[in-house]
Amino acid sequence: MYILAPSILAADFGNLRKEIETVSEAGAQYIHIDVMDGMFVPSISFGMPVIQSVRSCTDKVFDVHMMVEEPGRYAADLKAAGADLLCVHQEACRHLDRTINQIKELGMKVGVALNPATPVETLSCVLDQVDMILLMSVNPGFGGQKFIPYTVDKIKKLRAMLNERGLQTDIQVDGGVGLGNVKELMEAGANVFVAGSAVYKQDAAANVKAFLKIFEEAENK
Ligand SMILES: O=C(CO)[C@@H](O)[C@H](O)COP(=O)(O)O
Repeated sequence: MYILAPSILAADFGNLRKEIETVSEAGAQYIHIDVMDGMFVPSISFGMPVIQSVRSCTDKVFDVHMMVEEPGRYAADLKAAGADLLCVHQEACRHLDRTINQIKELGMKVGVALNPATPVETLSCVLDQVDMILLMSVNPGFGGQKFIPYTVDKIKKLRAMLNERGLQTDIQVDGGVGLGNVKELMEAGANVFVAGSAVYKQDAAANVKAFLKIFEEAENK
């Protein structure tokens, strides 16, 4: 039920394959891959060639977060590079419905992401079409930022909207997530957790295991 998605934005890029293998072997279920275009967000990260070059080092879900204007332009190339789940920003898609369908038709799971200041109600029309909703809990573009507290109320509101419609859609939270606040986010209704700096500091395998222990305790309650 609960999923950890280590964000490789915080990994050592010089040892990317090893960094991914470490968190995979420790039990992380997803590998979170932040693609940035320098337009939708101020920074530029990496794209298809890098994703393709690390695809063979794990069979874990490649959870690709597109911080890119009009991400539908890259959907087919990302599928070819090895993306399993493609998450696009509501704010970056002029024709969100079309982009969602395009991703599904390519055979990938689809997520829609919202910036911290975008209300969850904006997804009302597409709630039943997506596999995951990603609530950004920092302004996207950089790792290592402080969690924005009002995100907790957004998680609660979104989970209530999904419950009202009988949907069990995943809610992913991304930004400033760590061992100190993950329980609160789980209680609010999120079930997929992106963690960059909280995983890739000191012992990444031990950090993954500490998250998974919290998940296991909650699942066995
Ligand atoms: O999407 C982003 C940043 O835009 C994230 O995925 C960060 O990589 C999360 O980093 P931490 O806040 O966990 O350090």
